[in-house]
Amino acid sequence: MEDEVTVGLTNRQTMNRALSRVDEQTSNTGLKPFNQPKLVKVVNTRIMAGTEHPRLILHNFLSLDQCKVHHQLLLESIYICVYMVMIVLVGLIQELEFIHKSCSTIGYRPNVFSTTLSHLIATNSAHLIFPFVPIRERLKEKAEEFFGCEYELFVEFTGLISWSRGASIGWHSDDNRPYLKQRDFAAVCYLNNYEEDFKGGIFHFQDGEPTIVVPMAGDVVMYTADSRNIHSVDEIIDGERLTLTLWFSRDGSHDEDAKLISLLSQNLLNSVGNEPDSYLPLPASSNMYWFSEDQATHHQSGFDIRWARIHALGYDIYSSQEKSCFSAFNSSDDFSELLMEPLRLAMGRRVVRPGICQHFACPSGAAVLLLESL
Ligand SMILES: O=C(O)CCC(=O)C(=O)O
Ligand SMILES: [Fe+2]
Repeated sequence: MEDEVTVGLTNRQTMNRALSRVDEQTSNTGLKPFNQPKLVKVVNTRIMAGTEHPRLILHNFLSLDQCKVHHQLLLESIYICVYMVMIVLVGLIQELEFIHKSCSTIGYRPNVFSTTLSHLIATNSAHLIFPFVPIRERLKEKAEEFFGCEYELFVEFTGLISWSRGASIGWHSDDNRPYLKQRDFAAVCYLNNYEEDFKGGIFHFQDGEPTIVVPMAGDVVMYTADSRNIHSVDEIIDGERLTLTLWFSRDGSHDEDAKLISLLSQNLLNSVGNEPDSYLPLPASSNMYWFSEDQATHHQSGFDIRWARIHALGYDIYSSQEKSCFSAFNSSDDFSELLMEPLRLAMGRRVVRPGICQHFACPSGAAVLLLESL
């Protein structure tokens, strides 16, 4: 069993090996992973790398229609099974949309929902990572080329993010939290269309050209995550705005692949013997955050998605001074200081047993704790 998935290794071959193990496993259960779609040639590239505001807009980077590729597949294939016919009819963007609709969870801001790759693994849907693999690679290569990186970049985070009515984000840079400093570059791929699928949601750069990006399916905006590219997103007035968002880092210790491989191996090890535990969700990615409007504008401390889940499930967290973390979050109290104290978990007036609360003080234990206490 040991050589099948190597825990903690960071290279891409290991990732591919781990994914093929998952592929084999899912085939054994009769489930098939999605195919790996190809990406179309990039047209209309507007390059601004040498400017004060290094950013790049790519039109039609993601193909809306994968039919040509799959049509060829179909002709070459002896077996024309229902599965293949389905692939012919479904493009990459629809696949991603489908995955998000089936798997998304609470996101890093109010009215925002996300599907992270670690969440897919944690919820026993690792096979759904396949469609992301070639897109991540292409985007990473594009970022390395455009930003003139001498060394390979690492994908730090990949997520499908949907913005529903009321969601917005004020002026910010993407590295504006101490725990986000590893983010060097961002790529936002739009998966649906302004006006047609949602109203509002226009992306703005504070300075430099272009000043706005109108989200259209297949287009990508790339920019440095630092203060040279302060940006915002207008409130969504109607509908749902869907993006595939990636951040890249120069720092290999923030390689998302390594984290995913480790999660995949934990999952495979857990699934041996089929203990009931193997279906427990694992904690979500540690670099998610959620914060209120006011805090967003004042660039104050972030809010971990795992705490947001607890809040959404109707729990509250109290510090030793009987202060509720969630109300501190919305008031002028310093939320991050409260998180340094021993914490207690409550549902209404009922405090959850102290033994469990000690687990809870460690955010990475949060998801497990919830399951224990329910
Ligand atoms: O979705 C977008 O257009 C940008 C989102 C953004 O700025 C962010 O998530 O930090
Ligand atoms: Fe941003």
